Amino acid sequence: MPCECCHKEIESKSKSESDEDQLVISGNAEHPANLICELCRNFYENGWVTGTGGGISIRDRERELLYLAPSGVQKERIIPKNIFVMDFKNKAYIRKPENLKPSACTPLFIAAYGIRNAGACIHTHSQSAVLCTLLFDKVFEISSIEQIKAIPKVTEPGNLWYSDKLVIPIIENTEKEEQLESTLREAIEKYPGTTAVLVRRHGIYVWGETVWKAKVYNEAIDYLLELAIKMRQLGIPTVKQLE
Ligand SMILES: CSCCC(=O)C(=O)COP(=O)(O)O
Ligand SMILES: [Zn+2]
Repeated sequence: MPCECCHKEIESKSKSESDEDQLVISGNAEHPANLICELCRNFYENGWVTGTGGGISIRDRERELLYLAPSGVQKERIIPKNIFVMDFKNKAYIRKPENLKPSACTPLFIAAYGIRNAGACIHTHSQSAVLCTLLFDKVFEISSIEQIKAIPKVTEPGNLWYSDKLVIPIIENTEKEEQLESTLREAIEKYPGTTAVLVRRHGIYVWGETVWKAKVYNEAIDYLLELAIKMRQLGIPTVKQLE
């Protein structure tokens, strides 16, 4: 709409806005901005990102960009225009939607990208993840369950075998999400075979080489966390003794 007093100013603002919008507006369903919205709805339906908790970031390896969900908003209602975009090399924001803050998980996502060369990182407040951090001490462990075969070995190609033991480190929670960065980095370094880190009384971070791998790992791990709670309730050890 034309402005009577400052017509030019409004024209130039809307131009720069539309340039920035091009980074996140796409008809391609596989565009990271569209995927973040789709996956946040999926995670919400699973009860993993309710009440604004949790989030996701996706890396565009070709364009060397990071896409990040905004902070403190209902994650299932995010639209592409709400997505932040960061230059992967210098970590400067090249798209900052007005009136929104980037996810407080950003330094943790960056740790997974930097240390593990991840292509996407997911953070959920899954109740199974939280409960497992109350049932296990330093690490979550489970073995001899078929679903373990969906989890990568990480230190070598291929996935774990049915009878392999899945080990996920547990770090202590902090008052602010971003304060988790140093202990998350330590856990990733200490457990080179892990593709996830649990946060006590808080949730879980899961990453993968691509967004789809991260999604599958997150689903498989959540299945195993939920199963482990039920096994404990029934008095069944989560790690099977080898015969
Ligand atoms: C009730 S959410 C508290 C903050 C949190 O743990 C979280 O995962 C949300 O982070 P974001 O900044 O991405 O909204
Ligand atoms: Zn959180």
